Amino acid sequence: MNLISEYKCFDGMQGFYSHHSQTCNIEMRFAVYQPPQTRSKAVPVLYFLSGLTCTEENFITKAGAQRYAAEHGLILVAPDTSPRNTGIEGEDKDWDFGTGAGFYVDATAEPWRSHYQMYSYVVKELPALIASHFPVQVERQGIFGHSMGGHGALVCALRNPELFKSVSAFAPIAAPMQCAWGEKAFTNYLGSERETWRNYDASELILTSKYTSPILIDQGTADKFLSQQLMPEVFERACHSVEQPLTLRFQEGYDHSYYFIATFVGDHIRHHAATLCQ
Ligand SMILES: N[C@@H](CCC(=O)N[C@@H](CSC=O)C(=O)NCC(=O)O)C(=O)O
Repeated sequence: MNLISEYKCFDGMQGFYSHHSQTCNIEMRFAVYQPPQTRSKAVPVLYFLSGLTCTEENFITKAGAQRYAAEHGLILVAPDTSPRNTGIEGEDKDWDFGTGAGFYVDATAEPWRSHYQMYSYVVKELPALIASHFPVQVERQGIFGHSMGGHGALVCALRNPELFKSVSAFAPIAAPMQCAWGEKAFTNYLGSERETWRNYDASELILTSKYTSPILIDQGTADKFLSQQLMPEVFERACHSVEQPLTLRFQEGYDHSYYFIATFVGDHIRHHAATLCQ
C-alpha cells in the first residue's frame, strides 16, 4: 500500500492511497479519514461508495464528512468507483459505463470480467486491507453511498448483513433492473440473462435478505434523475412488503449534487454511529 498524500483535518488525518488489487488485477486508489480517536484506540469503520464519474476524491473533498467522523469517532473509507487504465477497448467511451462506473458488481462477461470486480473488491479485499493497516474494529463496519454508490451500499449490506451492520444511501439507484443505467451496466457486465441481475438489485434482494437494521435513504425532490433512474418508491414498496424498517426522506428542492449530500451527511453519520458506536 502506498501513501499518495495526507492532510490534517479536524484534528485527524485525511490520506489518499494506492495499492495493487489482486481482485481487480490492477492498481486501485482509495481515501481514508482517521479521526483523532485513532491515536489511542481502534474505532468503527464506515465505507462510502461514490457515484458515476467519481473517483476516491469527490466525497472526501465535497461532502464535509470528516467533521462528523471526528465527532463520532469513525474511520471513513472511500474507494474509487472502478478500475482505470485497464486497456479494455471502450472503457472510456461512456460516462455511465466502464471507467468511473464499475456499478459494484463482479463482471462475468467478456471483456470486463478480468478487471471489473468491484463487488468483491468492496466486500472482501478492501476491508481486509483496511483492517491490516488501520486501527479499525472489524466487527463494526457500516456502508453508505450516493446514486450508483447508494445502489452499491444497499447491495453490499443486504447480501452481507454480518459484515455491514449499518447502511444508508443518498439518492440510490434503487431498482437498477428497471432503469436505463442499470440495464446498460448489467447487460454488459453480467450478460443478458436477467435472472443473474437480481443479485445486484436492492429492490429484489430486500425480499429475501436477512437484514434487520433500519435503513436510511435521503432523496432530493429536484433531482433530475429521480423518476427515470432512481425509483426509491420501488424499494420502499419492497421494504414495506417484508416489514424492513426504512426511513425514506424526500428533501424538498434538493438536486443530485454534493450540495445535497453535504447538507445531510451529518444525519447519515449519526445514523451509522447509533449502531456502530454503541
Ligand atoms: N455527467 C453527467 C452527470 C454525472 C453525475 O451527476 N454524477 C454524479 C453521480 S450520478 C450517479 O451515480 C456525481 O456524483 N458526480 C460527481 C460530482 O462531484 O458531482 C451528466 O451529464 O448528467
